[in-house]
Formats: sequence, structure tokens, C-alpha cells
Amino acid sequence: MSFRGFLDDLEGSGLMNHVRDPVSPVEEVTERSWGSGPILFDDVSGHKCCLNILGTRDLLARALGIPAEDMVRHLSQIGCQGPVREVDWSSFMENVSQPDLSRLPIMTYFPGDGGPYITSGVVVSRFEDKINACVHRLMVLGKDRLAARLVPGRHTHQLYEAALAKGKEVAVAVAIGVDPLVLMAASTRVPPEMEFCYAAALRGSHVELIALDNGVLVPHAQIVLEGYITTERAPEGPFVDITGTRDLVRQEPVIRLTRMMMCNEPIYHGLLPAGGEHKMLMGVPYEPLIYREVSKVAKVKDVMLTEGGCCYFHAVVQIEKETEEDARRAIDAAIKAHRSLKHVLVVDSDIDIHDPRDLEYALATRMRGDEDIVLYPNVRGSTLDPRSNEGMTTKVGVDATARLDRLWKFQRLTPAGHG
Ligand SMILES: C=C(C)CCOP(=O)(O)O
Ligand SMILES: [Mn+2]
Repeated sequence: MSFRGFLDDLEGSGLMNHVRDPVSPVEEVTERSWGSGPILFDDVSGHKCCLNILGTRDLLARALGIPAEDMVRHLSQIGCQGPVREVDWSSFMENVSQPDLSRLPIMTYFPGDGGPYITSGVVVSRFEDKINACVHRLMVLGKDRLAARLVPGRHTHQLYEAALAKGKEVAVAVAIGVDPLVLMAASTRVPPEMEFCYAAALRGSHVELIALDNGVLVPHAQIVLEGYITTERAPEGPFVDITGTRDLVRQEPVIRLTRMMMCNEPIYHGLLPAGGEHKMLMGVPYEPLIYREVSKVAKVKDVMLTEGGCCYFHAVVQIEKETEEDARRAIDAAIKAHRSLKHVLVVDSDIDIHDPRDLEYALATRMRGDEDIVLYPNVRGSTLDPRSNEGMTTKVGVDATARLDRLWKFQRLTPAGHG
């Protein structure tokens, strides 16, 4: 389904909210769209903008065409082998101009942000015939320059380092307003260069790519910015990221834009930092990765990154334990699958992982602090964790499963749910 096709689907299903009066891109879009569900603004600096279109599990599942409850298992079984083909036309070619970001309704989301931020752009990079597609936050520095937060160790940063070592630039393109499944694929940790093949697998059909002058291949989009990741760096931030707290200001690479392209009457896709869509796209794609890794060592039933854990730091893994060691193995597997994970809770299949009270019940009745907690001191977690030291932290795994040698002690006789 295309970007506009998905918006039409939301409209046709009565799920799209509308704001017809003019709204400022500076903080007002945040005020009007926070918690609103899918929303279409008719006039943000004279442009149509949409936000929250993938803000819930149901919306993400809708884009995938499956029930929300099947999403993790469905995604855990999908490989990265979908078909990709190059085409020579896309509607974003209808309007080609010199770059001028002031002509776009790029939002400044929160007071104190370092500037307006592009937050939904799929950043496609290419250096020496290696490519990557990922969503990076991009802070506007001027009409044709952006500062890109590139996390060391991630694929785009690897291309950037390779180019830097040779004093070269990385060809890049930013695609805004793309097929929701392309956006989801670009938000998923897949093997190098496999994002568009994975997107095609998610779609169950071809992903079409269009070659730009700088050699980068981009998907269909409402807006495409073409340019280069330069060797120049600039302060990036502050930015309110997935925790709803401000991330640090760092010296980050500068993207110099060379061309701006957009379809007639483009709809700009805004992505609310720390909003539901941010959590669905940045966190949920790790659930199938955890599910797949845990399935190698235990009988996994479900996995969820909890809302309270920003859909990023805390995983609940539900297993059917066959040996006492299964829970510890599941903890190790989850931590291996999602490098930014901080805490893992393993529970039995009679615990409702979507009910925080049931999770607490498992902690209260099936965990002992001196036997069931495993620590992973001084390991790389998330740079977004305010409690970490630029990502370095201690991770914790908790086994809150019933003991197999005395299951009768843990059997719940009361009706499901908490009376
Ligand atoms: C959005 C960002 C900055 C990605 C954070 O990456 P991590 O430090 O690996 O969790
Ligand atoms: Mn990648």
C-alpha cells in the first residue's frame, strides 16, 4: 500500500482526524496531535501534514494487513527476500528545485529543541556501492543543511566512517512520506543492505526504487531531498527522543542538500518524538527479532516491549518453560537480539503480558531477588537512556516463572484477571 493509499484507507475507515484551521509548525502541531490518533492538518505553513498514522499496534497491524495479536509471530517468520525493482519515474519528480527547507512544514516539536527536525525521513545512504536505509533524526541547520544523528556502530555510521577515512562524502537521500511498510522496514535492524528486500517481503509485493543523480536509489515518496553526508560536523540537539527526555547535544555529521523534489500538493509526514508512532516504529520491530532469538533456546509464546519501558528498554518474554534453565536462556537470547534492551522479564504462559498488574503478580509470586535476577554489568545499552553513561549501563534479567518442581504452589485457582 502506498503512503497516500494508507491515508485514504484511514480516511475511508473513519480513523483520520482533521484540523482545518492554520497551525504553526513550531510546537503547535505537537500540542494539537499529541494522543490524537491519525491526524491530517490542512494548513501547516500552507502545507498538508499527517501524524500518528502508525501510532498504535492496531494501526501497524493494519498496514501489515494482519490482526495485531498475530503481529510478532507473523513478523518473526518473514525473511528479507522480497523483490525490488528499479523504475524510472515517481511522482516526486513532478517538482524539482534547489533545496530550500524553509519551504517545507518541518516541525519544531518541543520548547528547547535545537531546531526543526525531520523525524519520519527514510535516509538512504550509498558509499562505494554499499547502501543503507534507516530512519535518522535530522535537525535543520539552514535551507540546504541538516545535522544527522548517526549512532556509532549502526550501518549508516559505518558508511560514514568508511568515507571519512578516505576524505570522501556519502551520497544520501531523505525520503519523506513513504509506504508505511517501507518506513517500518527502514526502522528494523536487518542484515546490511536488506531493508528494501525486507520491505518487499512485508508487502508481499515489489518495492520500486528510483535512481537519483547522486546514485542513490529511493522508494516512492511525497518529498525527496538529495545530497551528501559531508565531512563537516555541527552541534545536533537538544532533541526530545523516545523517552520523552532530552537527548544530549553532540557533534554530528552535516548533510548538504543538492536537490529537493516533491509531488504536486505533497502531504508532509510528521512523526511525534516519544509519541505512539515513534514507539511503534523504533521499538516494535525488535519484538520479532527477540521472538526469533528466544525460539532457538526455549518454547516462546509471545514477546512485548512494554509501553512503560518506552517500547524500547523493557521486554517481556512469555515462554512455556520445559527446563528450569529456559528462563535464563531466554533472557540471554533477548539481550542478544536487541542491543539497546535494558531489562528483560520472563513469565509463564498463564500471565497476561498485556496487563501490567499481571506482570507485577508474576514478580510478586514467582521471583526471589537472590535467585532469579541476573545482572549484566558495564554493557552497551541505549544512548537514549538518561541513566546510562552514553549507552553504557548494567542490564537486568528477571526470571518470574513458576518452579517446575513445585508447580502446584503457583497454580492460580482464581478466575482470569484481577478482581
Ligand atoms: C534514535 C536514536 C538516537 C537511536 C538510539 O540508538 P541506541 O543508542 O543504539 O539505542
Ligand atoms: Mn541497515
